Amino acid sequence: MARVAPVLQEDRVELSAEEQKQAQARSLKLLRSVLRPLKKQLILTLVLVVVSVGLTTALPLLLSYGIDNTITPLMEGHSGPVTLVVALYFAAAVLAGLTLYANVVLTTKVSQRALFDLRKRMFGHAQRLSVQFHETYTSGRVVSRLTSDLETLKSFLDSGLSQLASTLLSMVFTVAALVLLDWRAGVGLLVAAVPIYFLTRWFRKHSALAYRAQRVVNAQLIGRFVETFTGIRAVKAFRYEPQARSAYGNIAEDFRVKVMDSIKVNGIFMPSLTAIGNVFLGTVMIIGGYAVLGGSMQVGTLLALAIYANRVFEPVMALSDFYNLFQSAVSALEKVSSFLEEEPSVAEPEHPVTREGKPSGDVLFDNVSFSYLPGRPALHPLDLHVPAGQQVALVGKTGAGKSTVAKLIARFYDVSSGRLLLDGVDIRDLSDEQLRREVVMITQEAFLFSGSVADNIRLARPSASDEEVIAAARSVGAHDFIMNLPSGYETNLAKRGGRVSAGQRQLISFARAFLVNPSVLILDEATASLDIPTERLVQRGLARLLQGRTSFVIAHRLSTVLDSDRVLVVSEGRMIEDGAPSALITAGGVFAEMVDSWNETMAVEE
Ligand SMILES: Nc1ncnc2c1ncn2[C@@H]1O[C@H](COP(=O)(O)OP(=O)(O)OP(=O)(O)O)[C@@H](O)[C@H]1O
Repeated sequence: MARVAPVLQEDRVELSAEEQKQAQARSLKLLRSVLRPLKKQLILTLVLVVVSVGLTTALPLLLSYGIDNTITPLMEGHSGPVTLVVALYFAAAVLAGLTLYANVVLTTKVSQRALFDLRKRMFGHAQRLSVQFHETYTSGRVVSRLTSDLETLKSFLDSGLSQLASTLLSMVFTVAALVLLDWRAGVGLLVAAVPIYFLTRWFRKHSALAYRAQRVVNAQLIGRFVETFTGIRAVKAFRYEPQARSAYGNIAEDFRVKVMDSIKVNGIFMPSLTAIGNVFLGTVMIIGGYAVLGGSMQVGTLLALAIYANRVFEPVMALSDFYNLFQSAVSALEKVSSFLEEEPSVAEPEHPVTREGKPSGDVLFDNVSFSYLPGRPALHPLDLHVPAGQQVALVGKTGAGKSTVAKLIARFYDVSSGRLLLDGVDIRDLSDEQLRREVVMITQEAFLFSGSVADNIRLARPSASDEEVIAAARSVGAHDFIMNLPSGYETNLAKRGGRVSAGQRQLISFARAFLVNPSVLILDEATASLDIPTERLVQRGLARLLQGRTSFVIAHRLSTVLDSDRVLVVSEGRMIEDGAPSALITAGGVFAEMVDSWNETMAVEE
């Protein structure tokens, strides 16, 4: 069977046997890789578990021995045996406590180390994945992977692993002690094991399904939450609150039902197990009581039997509890591992071409075509040569393919066929570092990160000096407004007073690009209209930024288009017109019509 793309499995509750196998193998591989460096500590925790459980199990035996064998000598005036047993009892109890403590501390250390590693790996990986991945995998799901799934793994690693070991061991030790004390208890256990076996099987099946369903809905819940609040402006602007609330409410209700389902499964399982345990304990007490009366068993032995009989089913309960945790951890691990296995669709070359000298910015589309989805071309075979330093305006209706051209040059996506050359080198052969130095894309949103204005300008060149940052800001005309901010370049953009306007954001992002000094610049011109002075400032900043570089501007303003050296009109994934703006206007084609309607709109606005 074909390998299922890992993250595509996420939303499904039931997987085929083959898919389950793949998911398990992936999860185990990840777990092993995370725990391998911690092998020594893990072995030590196991040793501690064995000691602590062994001692805890030995306590009732000591008690029974003390009652049956030291009271008579004590009545005869020999206090030695009883003192020895009591001393041993306390020593064992204290040691059991100490080893348990050491175990908890060590396990927590191990789990925190493992999570630290995993957290870093996931963040790094999320960044390594291509734009394509992030365009389809919502940010809410990434958040869910990095938060709730890791949290589940934390609980599992913190308590689950050593709990599993100690529970299993305590079961084995307790059963052994019971059988050792009285073989009939062993027979009773065998009888009780039959209903417990069926009950546990039933529980495992239903609880696994319920937990998987719960986690799927949980991810949807987080996803919806993040989506709503990432788009809070649109939500408010379009009074989408009621629908958003009801959509969130529906998922929350679904989540409640799924949680109830798993609680119901627990609700049947736990009491049934307790009932079986109580029947077993009662039987042991009746048979043991008669044996004591008949003189074939001593009181101390009966006491120890009762303690063990009371304890013997505890591990089954703990294991089932653990099973729930285990289930969540397994499904979290499946998701995390599938996320980590996702390969970037745009991969860095293994042997990047290194180029000497300053790149000039010559761009060549050599029979390039591209589709986002198979069979639905977004760009038909295109041959296009843009010589170094040329300023190109991309125009066309919405959905025509302008951004697609831009994203290909920035290598957010790889071409489906053909080649895209930058100064004669296929951009797939350039290292990411080199490509990002040579080609910069500025998007409409002009995203600013929390931190100071200077940090934001320095983003792509952290080593840039203050002078260089200021020079870049001056070049694009951002210096004056930055100096007017409360703390100038050190103003924190995440704090009050650090709020900047849309035009100012753009100027900061221009300065950021200026500092990188790329040979090719791609710009999705912002559509938001600014007030006239800011608009002029932005236009001037843009002109200075574009000077001497090859540029592709997805132009929304007529002035930008008319200032360009060349206009490319895109329509349904094809270049239908190509030429200097004046030539295209004279030729009277699609572009000429666009300019007419642009002029008309402006006339209306005026
Ligand atoms: N991530 C994607 N997955 C699938 N199809 C896509 C994706 N991005 C864009 N498309 C499709 O590719 C075609 C070209 O889109 P593109 O974004 O390049 O248009 P555009 O000319 O930039 O439009 P606009 O001016 O509205 O931004 C459209 O039909 C669009 O639906």
